[in-house]
Amino acid sequence: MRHAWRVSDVRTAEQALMATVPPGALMQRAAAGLARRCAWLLEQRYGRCYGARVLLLVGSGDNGGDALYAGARLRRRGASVSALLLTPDRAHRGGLAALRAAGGRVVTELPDALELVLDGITGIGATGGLRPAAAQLAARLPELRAADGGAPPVVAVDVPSGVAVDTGDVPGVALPADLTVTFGCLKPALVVGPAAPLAGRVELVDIGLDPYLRSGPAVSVPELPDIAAWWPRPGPRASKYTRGVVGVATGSAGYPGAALLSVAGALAGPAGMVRYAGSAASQVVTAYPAVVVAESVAAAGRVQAWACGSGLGQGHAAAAVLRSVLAAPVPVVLDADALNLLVDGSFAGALRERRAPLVLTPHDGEFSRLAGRDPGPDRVEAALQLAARTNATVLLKGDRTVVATPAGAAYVNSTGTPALASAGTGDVLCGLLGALLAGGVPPAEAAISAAYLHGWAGRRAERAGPVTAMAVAAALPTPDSILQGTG
Ligand SMILES: NC(=O)C1=CN([C@@H]2O[C@H](COP(=O)(O)OP(=O)(O)OC[C@H]3O[C@@H](n4cnc5c(N)ncnc54)[C@H](O)[C@@H]3O)[C@@H](O)[C@H]2O)[C@@H](O)CC1
Repeated sequence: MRHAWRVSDVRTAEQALMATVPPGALMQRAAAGLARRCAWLLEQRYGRCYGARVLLLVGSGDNGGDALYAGARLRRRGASVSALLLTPDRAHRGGLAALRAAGGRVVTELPDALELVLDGITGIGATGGLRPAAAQLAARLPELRAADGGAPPVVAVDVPSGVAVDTGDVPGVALPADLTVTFGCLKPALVVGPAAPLAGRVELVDIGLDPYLRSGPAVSVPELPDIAAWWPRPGPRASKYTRGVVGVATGSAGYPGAALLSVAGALAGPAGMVRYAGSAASQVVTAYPAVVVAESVAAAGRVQAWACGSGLGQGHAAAAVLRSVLAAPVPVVLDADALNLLVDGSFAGALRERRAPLVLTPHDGEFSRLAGRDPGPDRVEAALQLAARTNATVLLKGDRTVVATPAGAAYVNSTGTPALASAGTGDVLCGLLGALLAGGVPPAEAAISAAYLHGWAGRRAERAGPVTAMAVAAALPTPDSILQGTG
């Protein structure tokens, strides 16, 4: 699991660490790691660092200082390094002196040809998007050509300039990077929100900060070994009942497809049995003979968790289904129409009386209706607030899906793809999540595991052509199969 910390926590930790090392040592650690990765990138792309033309974009803070010191190191490795200072009178003095001493130059114009750009305009001290001079430079970077005829890669120093570091919002113009070399720890903008894809590949340079990061992380990013560790594995005495039975209450006469999709998702999970309850029972059992079907939730028999909502409709019948599901003393995941049914408050009593875990899986529109406001620029905070208000685990869908718990923990999924923004994929997610809950996985772990595998399946389906929800369901792997390379 990787973790990201907010700026105030990073600064507190940096101050504590700085008190234990000689002045300037941290910046040298950062610059050394940055220069090493830039040299590696130049060697990978052009076969050599020697002679490569490197441009430093230098802002007024320590982020620019990192770029200048790294530039000095690259110059000593034989690169031709020039620095464009956005505010020349405020550029980092020590860094500038080091660059000049190593034989680097200051330029006032963007060169025509370059092999590498280092973005040291702003780091964690940024406020707002790029200011006009930097924004104009950023707009001209795609015109540049490297020796091999391609566009020179951009390496962001710590974070891409122009992003809101704590939230992952992009409030104005930002400079996209191919690689971000970040120092000490991840920051939220590298993993969540529209900023995350602008970071490109993210590499962490250890500057010794870990022991000083004493607060909890702003957001955690589970990785495949975490998902694998949470995935239930049947023991030798397992039966379909001990593995868990998931109930699926989705679909309606108008939307029988939603039932098929959520059942397909549930079948890909770790539960021992899938029961379907609803009006699409005959379609479901025809498509999936292993599913045990019933006409209603009451007639479905025992289940260990319910997945409810996709394609349910919003009339009286749908409300009755939701009421039965909420009355069951087992974990429940609610999606789509079930979320919309919650909006008018008529289920407030049923929700208050529940003791078993509840997971809500809204997209932005459903979130807005439930929370009474858009998720806004801070998606992690928005999800946490809704989780606290509803006492439910909230899975806020997006390119980087966020999972927030009522206890205040937040996770972000790293496998998502915009290709999953297609009809019916959420139904598949809901079924899979229900099966994980039925298998005994706690709500936050179940939600983030489902998001991870769903994102992974979306990417896999994408490689085969336009993404359909059924293709996503068919591509759902188990974590072990991904780890073994057979997923
Ligand atoms: N504090 C530490 O111990 C370390 C800090 N390091 C570096 O220091 C950086 C933080 O340095 P600073 O606190 O000086 O902050 P920044 O380097 O992010 O710069 C802040 C400056 O940029 C200007 N600025 C703010 N928003 C802007 C915008 N939108 N457009 C243009 N200019 C803008 C402000 O006038 C301010 O002077 C980190 O990101 C990292 O790169 C590293 O050297 C590692 C150690």
